[in-house]
Amino acid sequence: MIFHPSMREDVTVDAGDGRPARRMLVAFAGRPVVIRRHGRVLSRGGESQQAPRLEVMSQAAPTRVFEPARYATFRVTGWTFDEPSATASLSYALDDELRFTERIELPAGAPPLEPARRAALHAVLDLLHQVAGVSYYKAAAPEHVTVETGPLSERRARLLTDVYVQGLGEYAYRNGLDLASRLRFAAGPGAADPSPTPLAPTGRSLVPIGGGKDSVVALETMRAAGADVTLFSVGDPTAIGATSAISGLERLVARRVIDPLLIRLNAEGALNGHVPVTAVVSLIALATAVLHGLDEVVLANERSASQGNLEHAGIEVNHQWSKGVAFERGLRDVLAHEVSPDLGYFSVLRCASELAIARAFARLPAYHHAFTSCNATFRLDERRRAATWCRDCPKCRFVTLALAPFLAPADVASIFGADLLDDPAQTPGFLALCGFEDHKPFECVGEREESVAAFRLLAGDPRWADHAVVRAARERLLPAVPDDFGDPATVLALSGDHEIPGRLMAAVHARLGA
Ligand SMILES: CC(=O)N[C@H]1[C@@H](OP(=O)(O)OP(=O)(O)OC[C@H]2O[C@@H](n3ccc(=O)[nH]c3=O)[C@H](O)[C@@H]2O)O[C@H](CO)[C@@H](O)[C@@H]1O[C@H](C)C(=O)N[C@@H](C)C(=O)N[C@@H](CCC(=O)O)C(=O)O
Ligand SMILES: Nc1ncnc2c1ncn2[C@@H]1O[C@H](COP(=O)(O)OP(=O)(O)OP(=O)(O)O)[C@@H](O)[C@H]1O
Repeated sequence: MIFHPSMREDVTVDAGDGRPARRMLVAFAGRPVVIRRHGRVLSRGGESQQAPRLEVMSQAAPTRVFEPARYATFRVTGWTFDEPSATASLSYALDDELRFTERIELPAGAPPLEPARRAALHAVLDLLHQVAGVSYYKAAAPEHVTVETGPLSERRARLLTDVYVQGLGEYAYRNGLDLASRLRFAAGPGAADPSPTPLAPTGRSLVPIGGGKDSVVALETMRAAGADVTLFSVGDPTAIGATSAISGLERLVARRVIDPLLIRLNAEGALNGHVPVTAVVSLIALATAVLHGLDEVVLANERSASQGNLEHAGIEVNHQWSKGVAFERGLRDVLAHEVSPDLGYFSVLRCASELAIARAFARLPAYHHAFTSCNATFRLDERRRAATWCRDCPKCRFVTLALAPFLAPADVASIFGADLLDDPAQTPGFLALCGFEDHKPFECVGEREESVAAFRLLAGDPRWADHAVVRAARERLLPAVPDDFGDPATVLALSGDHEIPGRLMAAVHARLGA
């Protein structure tokens, strides 16, 4: 049987004792099948590894096949907001044929909306509607895009074109598409900038929490600066709940329900791939801030997020594009001119490398056994969600590498449940983070310079120097790297290229400096 890339199907597997095990959703991504059971890889490439008798016993053929090329236009059709339930419905269509609705449930318990906040909220929801369309556009990537809710300003059209072209850069690369030369949101005709709404300040900051180390450092930086902080999350994965609980701060929780039709189309062969999810999360956070009366949304996006992975079809492909400074500035521009001059949006960690953030996180031991940065723990479908670090992905390796210079080996092993830096089988994966064999992995990992800097620190640290991966880096990697590449002092220094308000800079330097 030939599987279309991205196809997903139900399969039944033999658990190894002769009885069919529970049915599982398995991805056939043009690669060998990977079957996971209880978070452990049991079989690769159809050949069992850790469980010799595991085999695929039956496969349900898809009943329909989705043909992306059939669709000419992606339509951004309309949105509604139900105030009593604080629920937004965002609607889209592919031609006249397929209709999607995504539901966003904003946190309950907001005070009654007065007219200025209602106007600003509607302006944010309008932008959220346009941005969140990327998930549905990507199913077919048609030639044309139309926004049916009103003409776009030049500024807005530019931001949306960037969100779809740059934000879908990795998706385009993986699917062999050239979006840059054909996908463009058109401005006007006759569009004037919508007038921004002044909002009375409340002195409150909303800090989104992703469950990883960065948002913990962001919230503690804001707290140290004396800010009145409320936390925020989309969904409630375990690590988000656990890190928030340790902070002792109140958290507002929004829910996002992707149209199930999209998930079904994925199984039938729709185009699929990474989306600029931080852009969507940011706009849900901004809508929450306006609804609940907060002044600003404070992200935890690092300097390294602006570095791309590779070049493709004339653009730099960056897995983390919507965490980068270009998106931050584009969104700030639209907010200031079209939503409200009083609604703040910035990353309080923008001046820092991942290595500097890891050093700051190492000094916050209360959170060490609550956070998780491994993406496998954040899947929407709880049945496919890993319980904790998978210990075998670029993100698990990068976070290990970034924390290790600032912690003892036993402390690192107790966080991850294993000493990955002493496992020779992990050596290629760790060296790949330095980017000398291939491009930087498509994950939220730091700059190549940061990984080299971490290896330089570990190679000179007697606690770590003889660990298998560090030894390999000392013998094979570091001699081949120019002396001035990955200098730890340079990598750890804070940069001036950021949008952090001056009132926070003393706290930023205190937490992220040496
Ligand atoms: C958790 C994760 O890493 N998911 C990526 C994975 O998706 P997967 O199919 O394994 O699971 P789900 O996330 O549950 O998604 C199911 C399907 O739903 C569609 N979908 C999901 C979210 C969305 O916003 N739009 C959607 O259309 C999609 O069709 C899914 O198949 O692989 C996907 C393909 O590469 C990735 O796109 C999934 O990434 C999520 C959107 C996600 O939330 N990822 C963050 C953990 C993440 O990668 N954050 C970045 C920030 C990058 C940025 O620019 O914002 C980072 O940490 O680097
Ligand atoms: N589900 C979510 N709800 C709210 N904010 C989120 C969510 N997921 C990510 N974010 C926010 O998006 C930004 C980028 O997420 P990212 O995953 O890099 O951060 P993190 O989880 O704190 O750190 P790490 O890089 O260690 O995983 C951060 O500001 C984070 O707080």
